[in-house]
Amino acid sequence: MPITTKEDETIPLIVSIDVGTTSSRVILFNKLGQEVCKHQIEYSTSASEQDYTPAGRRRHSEELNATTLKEATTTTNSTTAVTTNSQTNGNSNHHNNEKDVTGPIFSSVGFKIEESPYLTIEDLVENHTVGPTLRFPKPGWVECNPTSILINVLECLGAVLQALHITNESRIRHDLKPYKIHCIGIANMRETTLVWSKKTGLPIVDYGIVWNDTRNTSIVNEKKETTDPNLQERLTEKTGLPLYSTYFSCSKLRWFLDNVPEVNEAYMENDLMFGTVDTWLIYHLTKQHNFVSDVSNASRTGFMNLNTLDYDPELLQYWNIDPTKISIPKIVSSAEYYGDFNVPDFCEKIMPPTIRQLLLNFVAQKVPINGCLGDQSASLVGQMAYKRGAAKCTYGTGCFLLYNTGTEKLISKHGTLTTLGFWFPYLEDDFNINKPHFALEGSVAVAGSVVQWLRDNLRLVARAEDVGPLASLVPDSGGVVFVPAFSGLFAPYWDPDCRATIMGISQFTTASHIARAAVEGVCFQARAILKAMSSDAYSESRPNSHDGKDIEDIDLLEDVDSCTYEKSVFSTLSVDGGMSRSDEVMQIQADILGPCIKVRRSPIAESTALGAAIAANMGFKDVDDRPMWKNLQDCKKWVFFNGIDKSDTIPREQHPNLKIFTSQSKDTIRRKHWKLWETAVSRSTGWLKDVENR
Ligand SMILES: Nc1ncnc2c1ncn2[C@@H]1O[C@H](COP(=O)(O)OP(=O)(O)O)[C@@H](O)[C@H]1O
Ligand SMILES: O=P(O)(O)OC[C@H](O)CO
Repeated sequence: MPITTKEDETIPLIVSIDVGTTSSRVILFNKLGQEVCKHQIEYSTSASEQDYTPAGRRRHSEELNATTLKEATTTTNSTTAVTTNSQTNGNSNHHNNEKDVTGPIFSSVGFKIEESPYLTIEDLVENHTVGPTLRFPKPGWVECNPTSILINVLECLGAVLQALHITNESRIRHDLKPYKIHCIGIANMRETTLVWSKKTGLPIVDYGIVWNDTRNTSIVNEKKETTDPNLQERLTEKTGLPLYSTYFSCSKLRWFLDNVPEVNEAYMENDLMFGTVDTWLIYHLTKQHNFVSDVSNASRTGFMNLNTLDYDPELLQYWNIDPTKISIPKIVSSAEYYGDFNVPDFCEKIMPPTIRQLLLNFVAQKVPINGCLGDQSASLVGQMAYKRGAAKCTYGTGCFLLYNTGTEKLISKHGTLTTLGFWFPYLEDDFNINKPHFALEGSVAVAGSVVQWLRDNLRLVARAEDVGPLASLVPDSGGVVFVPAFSGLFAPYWDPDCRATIMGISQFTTASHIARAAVEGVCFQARAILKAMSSDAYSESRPNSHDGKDIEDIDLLEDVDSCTYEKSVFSTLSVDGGMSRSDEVMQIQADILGPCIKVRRSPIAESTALGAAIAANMGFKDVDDRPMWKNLQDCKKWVFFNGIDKSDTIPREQHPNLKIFTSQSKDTIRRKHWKLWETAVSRSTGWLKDVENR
C-alpha cells in the first residue's frame, strides 16, 4: 500500500527518466539536485554478446559488483548527509539519525545490485520474445527496440519505487519525514524515429531507427543533388538543420515508408503514428494516451519550422509526407502537464508481481508527467546554462556542444546547427526566460561509442573507464590519427559518405597509441566545433572584422596572445556525460583546446537527468505548486549553493566535485597535431561515394 501522509510532513522528490542511446536510467532528485536514488540499465552492443544476457542486459561480474558496492557505500554517506542538512534547516541531530536510516539503502550508484535481484527480460517474459534494446544488424545500421525501451524504463522506475518504499517505511518507524514524489520529467535521445499503430499502440516493426543510423544515406544524397540551392537555403533557414545529413528524423521516416511494406500499408490505411522517443514514452506512460512532442525534440525532426514552432507544410511536402495519412504529435512546450503516469497494459502483463504492484500503487497517486526535453537540451538546463552565452558539452554515446543564444535564432555560417534549447512558458517573464530559447549545436556522432568499440569489438580494454588510463600510458598517439566516423561525420563537416579511418600506423604503434588516437579523434571534433562556434559568436558580436582580418581566416582558439581565458567567447567549456568522467580524457581535451579554453567538469554527474527534473518542476503553472524550486534562479541557488542566498558565499570553483582542466600542451606541438587531424579528415571524407564509383 502507498504511504499516505500530509503534504508538509513529506520531503519532496522529482522522478527523472533519462533514456540515452546506450542506457536508460531513473533518478530521484531532491531539492539540492542530489541523486537520492538511481537505477540504470546499460544496453549491449552486438559485438559483446557474451557479456550480456540474450535480452541485451549487461552481465555484472563479481568484480564489477564489488566495485559498485564500494562506491555505493561511499556515495551514500556523503549524499545523505548534505540532503538532510538542508531539508531540516540544519538540524544536526536529525541529520545523524537520518544518515543511519538511509545509509544502507540509498546510493547514487548501483543500489539495485545490492538491494534487489538482477532481473532479466527472460525472467519476466513468459510467451513473449523481447529482443535486445540496441542492435547493429548491418554496417551503418543502428536499431532500438521500442518495447524494450518502455520495459527498461518501467523496470528502472519499479526498482527505484521499491527502494523508496522500504526507505519510507524505515523513516516513519524512526519518526522521520518520508519522501514524496511530486512529478516526473523525461529526457531522451533525439531524432530516433519510431512508428506505431494507432489501433493497437504497438510498434509496426520491432525496431526504431536510431539517430546515428546511416541507412538513409542514398535518400539524403539524392535529395541534395536534385534540390534547387535556393530551396535548400530556405529549408535550412526554416529548420536550422543541414537536412542532407542522415541524422534527422525526416529522412529516416522516408526510409521507413519507402522500404518497409508494413509501414507503408499502415500509412495508406491512416493507421500510422510517427514519433521520437519522447512521444513514444509520453504516449504510453500517460493514462490519456497524450500524443505530443516537446519543442526541443520536434526541432530535430526536420519537419518543424523554428519561426512558428509548428510543422511546416512545405517541409512535410518536401519529404513527400501526406499529413492526412499519418498522425504526427502535437508540438508542446518543454514544461507543462502532459498527463498522469500510467503503465501500458502490454508492459504491465510482463512485469514481475512486486514491481507491478508498486507501479500500480504509483499510478493511483496520479503523479503528473510535467516536463520533457531532448537529452542535450536537458543537460543545457541541468548545467544551469540558462542565459544567452552559456555553453555546455556532453560526452555520451555522441558528443554534443550547445551554445545558448537566448530568444534569438542564430543561423551558423560555420557548420553548426540551430536548435530549440528549451521552453518553460509558465515561468514569470523575467528577461524573457519564459520564451523559447534557442541554441547553436555542434553534434559529434561518435564519442563514448568509440570507447565501446575499443572495448567490445577490439577488446583493447575490459571496461570503458580503462580507456583513459590506457590512452595516457603514452605521451601522444605516435603519429596515429583516428577519425571515428562510424556514422559519417557530423558537425562541422557534415559528410554522410565519410567512414572511420585509422592513419599513420607503423610497427611502433601499440594499443595505447590506438586508444589515445581514438580519444583524440573525439576531442579534435569538439575543438572543430568550438572553432566554428567561436567564429559564429564572434562575427555576431563584432560583425566587421577581427583586427582587419577576415574571420574565416582566423582560428580564434589559437589566437593565444589576445584570446585569454577572460577575453575568449568560450573561455570555459562545461562538460558532463559518461566519457567526461575520465580525468585522462578531459586532460587530453584541454590539451587539444589549448590555453584559450579551460574545461570545467560539472559537479552534477547527471546533468541531463537533472535538467528533466527541473523541467518537470517548472511545468506547474502556479508557483506555489512547484515542489522544489520557485524558478530557475531559485533552482541554481539550491543546486549550486546549497540554498545559501548570496551566490558568492561558496565560490563555484570550490564545489567539492567540480574539476577544472587546463591545457598543458606546447603551442607548436598542439598546432602540428591539429594540422594532422585536418589532413586525416580530408582524406577520409567521401569514402562511400569513392567506393561505390569503382
Ligand atoms: N570513465 C569513462 N571513460 C571513457 N568513456 C566512458 C567512461 N564511462 C563511460 N564512458 C562512455 O560513455 C558512454 C555512456 O555515457 P552516457 O552519458 O551514459 O551515454 P548515453 O546517454 O548516450 O547512453 C558510453 O559510450 C561509454 O563508453
Ligand atoms: O545518447 P546521447 O546522450 O549521446 O544523446 C543522443 C543525442 O540526443 C542524439 O542527438
